[in-house]
Amino acid sequence: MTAQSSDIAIEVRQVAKTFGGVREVVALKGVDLTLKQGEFAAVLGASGCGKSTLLSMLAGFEKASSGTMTAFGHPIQKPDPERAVVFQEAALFPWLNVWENVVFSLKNRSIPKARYEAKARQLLEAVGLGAFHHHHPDQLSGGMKQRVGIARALLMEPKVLLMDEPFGALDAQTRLEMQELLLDVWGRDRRTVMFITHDIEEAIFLSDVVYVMTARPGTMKARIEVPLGRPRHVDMLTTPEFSELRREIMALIREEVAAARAAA
Ligand SMILES: Nc1ncnc2c1ncn2[C@@H]1O[C@H](COP(=O)(O)OP(=O)(O)OP(=O)(O)O)[C@@H](O)[C@H]1O
Repeated sequence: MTAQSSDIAIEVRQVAKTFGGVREVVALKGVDLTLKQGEFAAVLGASGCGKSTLLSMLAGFEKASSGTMTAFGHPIQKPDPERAVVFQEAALFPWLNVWENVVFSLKNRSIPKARYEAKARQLLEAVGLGAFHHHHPDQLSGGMKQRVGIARALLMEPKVLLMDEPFGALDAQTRLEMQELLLDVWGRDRRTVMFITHDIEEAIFLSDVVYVMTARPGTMKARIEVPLGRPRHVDMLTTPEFSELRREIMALIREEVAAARAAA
């Protein structure tokens, strides 16, 4: 089924990215990607295939060398609050407490407190940090810092959340908790999400659709719809359906890792 243009959040057409320098690097070539509004899409691919480069271009931090990228029908040319980014490290200000970190951007833009206070409280509650407003980052675990980062991004009410391996630095148990928390928070208003990860299970568990990239120069190798219902439960990780999908995606990625090794 093709999406109506009004349903489309992000559209990437034939995008290429070459980094100049002493040795030119063709990071991406002929990338096509469509994210429908409210869709949760994961992007998987071998290390160095250009996942972060793609996300960075969608955030407006980097320009494409060729091709087009649009968000809600308009060209992506620079960062915009409609597209929030969550990185592997939450990059919190160490001298500010949790509350101050979460509201920093809005306060900085002189937005009156009355406009965001209730929402900020609700988000901190939703990410399990209702009792930690006055804690400073050095008093928080890695998972708690990431929750602050997620609350901070969502407070901007972005239409699109761009997440670059947000749970990559967390231990397995915390990671699973964060995945469930993200699904819970996402399920409340279903913003469009692009989620980069190296973890096949994480990609399947969270997403409506999984994109698998080729080795560098990265392009889309496969688009796989995840046939699991929502809400998702950890029990789904052990179903035959889940295992079959994991096997299929693992085989696609292995081909690309082998191609990358051969090219090196
Ligand atoms: N600013 C830059 N200048 C030059 N080359 C770059 C730059 N940023 C990325 N690259 C190169 O582009 C390629 C893609 O990098 P990118 O970080 O997007 O890959 P990735 O798929 O996110 O990797 P990983 O999974 O290891 O994080 C790599 O070869 C990288 O070295």
